[in-house]
Amino acid sequence: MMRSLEQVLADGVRDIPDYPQPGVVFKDITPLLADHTGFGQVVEALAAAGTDDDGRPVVDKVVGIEARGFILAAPVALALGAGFVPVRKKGKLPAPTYEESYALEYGEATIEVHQDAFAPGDRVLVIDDVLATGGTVEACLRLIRRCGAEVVGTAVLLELSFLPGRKRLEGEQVSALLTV
Ligand SMILES: O=P(O)(O)OC[C@H]1O[C@H](OP(=O)(O)OP(=O)(O)O)[C@H](O)[C@@H]1O
Ligand SMILES: Nc1ncnc2[nH]cnc12
Repeated sequence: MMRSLEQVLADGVRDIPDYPQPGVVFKDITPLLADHTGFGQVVEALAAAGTDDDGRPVVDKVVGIEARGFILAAPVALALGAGFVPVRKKGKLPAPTYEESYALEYGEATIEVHQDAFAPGDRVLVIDDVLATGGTVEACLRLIRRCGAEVVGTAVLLELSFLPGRKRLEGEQVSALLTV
């Protein structure tokens, strides 16, 4: 029998205390990724953020944020019949890029996108695994807009509600499959 999405997420996301540093509870999605029916259900649920009320795809590109975002965003792009665009950590993309820096729950980072990753006016769905402080998604939205593309929304597997991600992204369309 098919499990509910809620059950799939409960089965597949585990807490790793004090990783990568003391005081952080790391949400590990690797059990979910190893569960092929569950992974499929999650991809389908994330892809729904890129469709209209009749279930028709409304996006041209799906952005995945390195590294865990890639794993989810690539199958979502295929499910929506959209292109995939990688947003990568600084220094990994070969052609001219735009870059944005931001603070993380456990550090600091700079992300980049190719300047020619989007056609003008492309409609874009952003996918990531976890929304924590919101710094990563916020920087990613800035990158997409600098390229002249339109953000349709952001979908994440998991939102950490004890961190200010949603507040930081006020005014943006953000959906989460699970909020803890
Ligand atoms: O909402 P925020 O506070 O910005 O945090 C969320 C981000 O943090 C994690 O990425 P991380 O940089 O640890 O990289 P990884 O995917 O390469 O493991 C996670 O995958 C999100 O992208
Ligand atoms: N607590 C956490 N678990 C997994 N990924 C994260 N990204 C930022 N905070 C995280």
